[in-house]
Amino acid sequence: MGSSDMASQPQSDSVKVAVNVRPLITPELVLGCTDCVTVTPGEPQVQIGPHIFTYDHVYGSTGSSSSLIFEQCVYPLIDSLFCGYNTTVLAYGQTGSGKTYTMGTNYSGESNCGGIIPQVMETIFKKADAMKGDTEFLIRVSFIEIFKEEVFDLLDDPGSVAKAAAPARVPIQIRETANGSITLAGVTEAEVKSKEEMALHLARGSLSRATGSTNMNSQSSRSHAIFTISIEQKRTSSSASEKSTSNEYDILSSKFHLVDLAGSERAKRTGADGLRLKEGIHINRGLLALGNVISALGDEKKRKEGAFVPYRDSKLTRLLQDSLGGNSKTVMIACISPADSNAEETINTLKYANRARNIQNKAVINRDPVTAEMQKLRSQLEQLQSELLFSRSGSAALEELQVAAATKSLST
Ligand SMILES: Nc1ncnc2c1ncn2[C@@H]1O[C@H](COP(=O)(O)OP(=O)(O)OP(=O)(O)O)[C@@H](O)[C@H]1O
Repeated sequence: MGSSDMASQPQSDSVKVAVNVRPLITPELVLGCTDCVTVTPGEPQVQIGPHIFTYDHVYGSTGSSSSLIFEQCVYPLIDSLFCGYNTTVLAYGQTGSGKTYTMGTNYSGESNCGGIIPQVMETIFKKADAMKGDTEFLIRVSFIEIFKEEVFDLLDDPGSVAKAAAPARVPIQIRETANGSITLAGVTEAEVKSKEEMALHLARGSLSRATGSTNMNSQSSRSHAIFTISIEQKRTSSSASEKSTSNEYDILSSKFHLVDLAGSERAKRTGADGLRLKEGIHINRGLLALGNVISALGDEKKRKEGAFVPYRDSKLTRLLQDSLGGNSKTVMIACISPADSNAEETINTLKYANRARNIQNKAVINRDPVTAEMQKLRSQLEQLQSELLFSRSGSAALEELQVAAATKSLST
């Protein structure tokens, strides 16, 4: 999505991929499913049948505890966010594999469910508080869903009108700016001053998100959801030592996209018909487009040949253009079920996740274009001043030498 003018050199960074294996859940146990996924002890490696895959991290089962996902995968992204980089966490996997659970998208604010989003919110406000002595912050959130190939604003509240009586929602248009960044026309960007306020927007948006019951998940997300936290930071310190640093007028604008995708599904297994079936077709179409983008970006041969990346094939891939192969530091969390009945889908998820590790992003610090220009002019001015000083001291030294030589010749 949108990025400001870029003043610094891009950092080439591969997409980090973690796998989260959830435990067998009651419906699977009732059906007598067995665990078919093995995690190699002490290694970020997953084995399923004859297939072995290696990732940056593996959580759950006999891998690291899932409670470490935040600390190891997400906390470093928050550090980058405060340095001015765009960041993304993307949860991917088949329906019922634990994406919403892992992301904490359904966090209601009552208790900390340990999901990623609640911890991100808490950490951002802790960090901003610690820096408020010399930095001003403007923090905003937006929350959108892609439902049946249309983008909807989940924070565009129709008021107290009951859902059934509410007017039909109007989709948001995707726009591309002159520098190629993607924006959403008229999306609500709510300013928030506390973690609680932010959590309220998340809870309100989650309630509006399209969910439905299928045979595979009683609370299945029927849309792709993107919760975005935007941070604008401006240094306010006026102490003499700070004044001399070149960053004193910096305004950094960075975005954290937290993406909870709808899961891939098979109509036969979800038992979907009618509306649910149509939703499932749209979900799978968006995920297929995402798979093609990952494939084009993650296949080294295709990348070297400069293969076309089909971002425009779906709204999902257009909105994730920066997160995959663009201006963002990105972590993908592939969620899998260990049940033998899901083995085929699990192998598919693991294959995609493995390919995503080869994606190279180009993250840059996002500076406000005016301040970035000002900073460039200031450093040019400083360079010219030092050149001028140097040439002055050079001619003064020459004069001194001439005087010294003249004095010497006079004295001999
Ligand atoms: N790590 C976990 N520990 C215990 N239960 C879990 C875990 N992860 C997921 N679950 C349970 O599994 C079920 C499905 O999880 P969830 O709704 O997060 O899946 P999903 O991938 O978001 O599915 P969909 O794509 O259909 O929305 C839920 O009942 C959830 O509570």
